[in-house]
Amino acid sequence: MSRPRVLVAYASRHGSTRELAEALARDLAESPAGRRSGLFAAALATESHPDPARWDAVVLGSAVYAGRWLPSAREFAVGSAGELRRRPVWLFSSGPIGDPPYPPDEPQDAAALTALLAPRGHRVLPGRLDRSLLGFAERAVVTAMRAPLGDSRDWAALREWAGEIAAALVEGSVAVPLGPSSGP
Ligand SMILES: Cc1cc2nc3c(=O)[nH]c(=O)nc-3n(C[C@H](O)[C@H](O)[C@H](O)COP(=O)(O)O)c2cc1C
Repeated sequence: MSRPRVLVAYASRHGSTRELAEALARDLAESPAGRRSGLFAAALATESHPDPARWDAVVLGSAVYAGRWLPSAREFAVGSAGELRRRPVWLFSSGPIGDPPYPPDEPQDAAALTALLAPRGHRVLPGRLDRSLLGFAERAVVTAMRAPLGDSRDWAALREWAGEIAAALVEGSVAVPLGPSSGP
């Protein structure tokens, strides 16, 4: 795929997943395959209802709260499933903190979203839990669960993943599904 246009669609409550999505968009364009091909990527909030039909590939991710993706990301996935299934899609869930990562479980939505969108991959990316950004109820939950605090985001691993996605798109190692009107 030459000059691929990649949408990084994200849902974030306290900004950490937005920063991951913005870094991913930059890393996609600046990766070796991205530079070679003139890849263009942009990070847009799912709340702004981006149109996947305008993009060659989509990376879709959400912060995870109480085991679930945020509603706007789930609504985007379901509402745009038809368009998303016609192009290469990768998913990420951002949440766990610390080493070993807490919580260790896959988000509840991962299996259903994988079945719905047939993504090329799903990554669980470490997140950030900053007490000063949380509301009263969130603080109570975090305290009750004795959740670890801090910024566990792994920017080097993110860059590496971006390189893999860009290479897969540019070098065609990803099989792009054919639409109903394609074919001989
Ligand atoms: C009340 C609350 C519940 C959370 N539940 C989960 C969870 O079930 N699984 C998880 O991986 N992370 C959980 N987290 C951690 C967040 O997903 C993490 O802080 C994430 O980086 C926040 O992203 P955001 O800043 O984009 O909203 C929870 C955080 C809070 C405050």
